[in-house]
Amino acid sequence: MGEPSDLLASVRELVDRNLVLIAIASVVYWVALSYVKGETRKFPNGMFKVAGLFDWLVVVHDPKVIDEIRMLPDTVLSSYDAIDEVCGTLFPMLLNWRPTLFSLPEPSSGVHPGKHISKNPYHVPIVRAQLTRALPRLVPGVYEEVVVAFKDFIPPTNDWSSIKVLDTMMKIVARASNRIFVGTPLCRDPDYVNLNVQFTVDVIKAGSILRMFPHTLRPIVNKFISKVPKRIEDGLKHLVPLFMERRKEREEKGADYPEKPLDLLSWLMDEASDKEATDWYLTSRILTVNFAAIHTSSMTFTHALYYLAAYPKYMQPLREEVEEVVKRHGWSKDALDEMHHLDSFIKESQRLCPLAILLMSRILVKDHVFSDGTMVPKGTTIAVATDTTHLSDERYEDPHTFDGFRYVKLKGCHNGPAGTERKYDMVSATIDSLGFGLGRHACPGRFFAVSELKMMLAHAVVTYDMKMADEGVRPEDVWVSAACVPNPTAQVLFRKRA
Ligand code: HEM
Repeated sequence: MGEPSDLLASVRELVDRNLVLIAIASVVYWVALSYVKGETRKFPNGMFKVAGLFDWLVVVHDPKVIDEIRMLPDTVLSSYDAIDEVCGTLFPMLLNWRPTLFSLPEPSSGVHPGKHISKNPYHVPIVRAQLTRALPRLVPGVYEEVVVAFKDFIPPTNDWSSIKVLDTMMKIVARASNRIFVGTPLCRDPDYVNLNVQFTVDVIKAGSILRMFPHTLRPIVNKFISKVPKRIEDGLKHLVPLFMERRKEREEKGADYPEKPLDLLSWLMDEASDKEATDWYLTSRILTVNFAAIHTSSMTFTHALYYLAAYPKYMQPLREEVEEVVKRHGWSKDALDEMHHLDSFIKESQRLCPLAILLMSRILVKDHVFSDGTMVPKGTTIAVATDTTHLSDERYEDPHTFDGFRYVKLKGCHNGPAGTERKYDMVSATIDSLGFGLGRHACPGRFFAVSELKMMLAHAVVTYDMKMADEGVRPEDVWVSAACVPNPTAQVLFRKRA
């Protein structure tokens, strides 16, 4: 018999290579998904439940009930319990951690490492308030990063080159986002970029497999499958030198020293106390914000780019808008705010291709009777089906057709009080646009995300000619469980703008 570590390594490899379990799960979810799509039509206003492997999911799609979810407090509907369950974060991050060379997590504060994110989500107000407020000052740096990253990954050449967009956009988004999370030079380190892209994949992979097992077996299964603790160790190697540098500056010059970097790490260090200020906790927090930011933004961007490369008629008006606005404002937040056609184009793509057909997962903390009379018991997971409002012909004319400038037209026809037309902006989370969720847990990073995506698309349209390798055909989306993934193998052709 081989060493236990050999056994562990071969089980990991088996799981990694492929994934009989994930295949089974995908089939089950695919069936469930088709069912969800069918049921939303069959029960236009009611809730219904679909079966997973080990639990049931209650799907909500009545706009009145969705609005109720928006308003219900966390004492009735828990978003964090749902995240813990869906991603299995508790188990991948907690139960398989090994001592590292760096600071060790100790569960003595009453909150286990792994649960510290959901029990103390102090990064959420930082992202929502500090990051959003700082955007006008952050945009020039992010723009610089976007330009350099595009040049590195898609060099503008005279001949057409074929690019696998989703993979490439993950790296560009990781660099642009980490420019304001941890700054240069770390945001450009290929190993750090790769780590952040992979961290999300590993959490989701481990979480998907764990969900197929009863709670009691999950810690054991997790020992064999999770790569998350290793990723956190890799994160520590990259981030600890930066933490030490920043701590030294703070000690020598005070917490608000004049040249203190304007980035997420500074804000986290300002707010974190006790254990949260130690290496392991800060590292897991930065990886968690990357988890929330990178795949979401790169999937959203790739969906939009596929529409643009397949429907070239949009290219010229977008170029004209970008060039006219940048001439007046430079590459600034003001300029991005005035790119209405670009905003509409990405929002329309998100309407048809949101991250998932089911968003806003919540677990009921207590029994609750919704306004439609349905009693949903404590412990049930509920989620909102986006397609009922996104594809409603009462809300949108010709809802199944991509109309890149739909929201510009809607703004033009709007005759409500001044300012209310802003509901058609991409950052607005409304019942008609659920892509960022709704209410108290609506994505706090959406203000940054929209600026980043607009910057990327604006830069792409003025720098490159683009077309689908298969001209005029938008590649089919791939459904993984409820997620709407832009085709991961499709190639877009790029060349320097003629
Ligand atoms: C286009 C890109 C993005 C999309 C489509 C997106 C979408 C979402 C959605 C659907 C939710 C859940 C909302 C709910 O349950 O009601 C969410 C939550 C969240 N997002 Fe985003 N997101 C994006 C980018 C970002 C970025 C760039 C950041 C960070 C800078 C971020 C940080 C977060 C955080 C921290 C949460 C949890 C909020 C909470 O628990 O209250 N997201 N996002």
